[in-house]
Amino acid sequence: MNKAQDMVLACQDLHKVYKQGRFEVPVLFGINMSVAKGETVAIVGASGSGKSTLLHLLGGLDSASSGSVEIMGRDIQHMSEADRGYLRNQSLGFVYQFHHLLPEFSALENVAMPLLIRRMAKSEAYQTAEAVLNDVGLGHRLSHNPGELSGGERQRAAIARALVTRPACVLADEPTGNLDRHTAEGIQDLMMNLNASYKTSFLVVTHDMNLASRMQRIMKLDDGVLTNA
Ligand SMILES: Nc1ncnc2c1ncn2[C@@H]1O[C@H](COP(=O)(O)OP(=O)(O)OP(=O)(O)O)[C@@H](O)[C@H]1O
Repeated sequence: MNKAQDMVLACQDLHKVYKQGRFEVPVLFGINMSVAKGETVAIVGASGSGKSTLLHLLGGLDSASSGSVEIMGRDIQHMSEADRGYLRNQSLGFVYQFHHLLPEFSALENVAMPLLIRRMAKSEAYQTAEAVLNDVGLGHRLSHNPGELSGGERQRAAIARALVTRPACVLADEPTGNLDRHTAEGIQDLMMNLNASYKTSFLVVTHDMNLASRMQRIMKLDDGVLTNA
């Protein structure tokens, strides 16, 4: 059994109820789970079962209705928004189905951005970004804007941007959802290699069973209830 301090993410008895006017939409019903340092975990489940909601709560992007979330062993429920944002920026990286790269900036500038926002010196930020872009196989596309990259290359750049701050855990929502099978397999290989070399944990929400099966552990959400798959 892993100790609490070995966990990058954990939640206890997590509930989420969305409010829609006079109506309540209950989505998560008492979720307990954790992700250990260096671990890779997939969450699968039918559309609408609450996967993205759970990922947002675990990433501190939204608040639970009840229950607790810990990022790097720290309970985020009672933190100020600023402290929560700081902890999130220090510890987590995010990858989405659509890359969300800024179209008017090059791959290098997009990947350096999180470091520049942290006030790293420009030359160091660009050097670090270039090294990570090399690691994801995009060393030859540094000056290309997102519109000048292929779908798979854009997703590689998005992964590089998530990893450039060396987060303990990357939370990925359908990272291969928008890619053909061959390109998706390249992204799967990349995530596995980065997990091995950076020791980054990955928590991946996906419908892609090929991707899920590459993770060390698969959990299934069924109408807001999580079980081991
Ligand atoms: N802001 C919101 N207000 C009200 N209901 C919401 C809101 N966001 C999500 N929901 C509802 O919560 C449920 C779970 O949504 P969620 O996006 O977490 O599912 P999902 O498993 O990620 O689905 P998919 O695989 O289709 O992306 C859905 O029924 C959705 O309609």
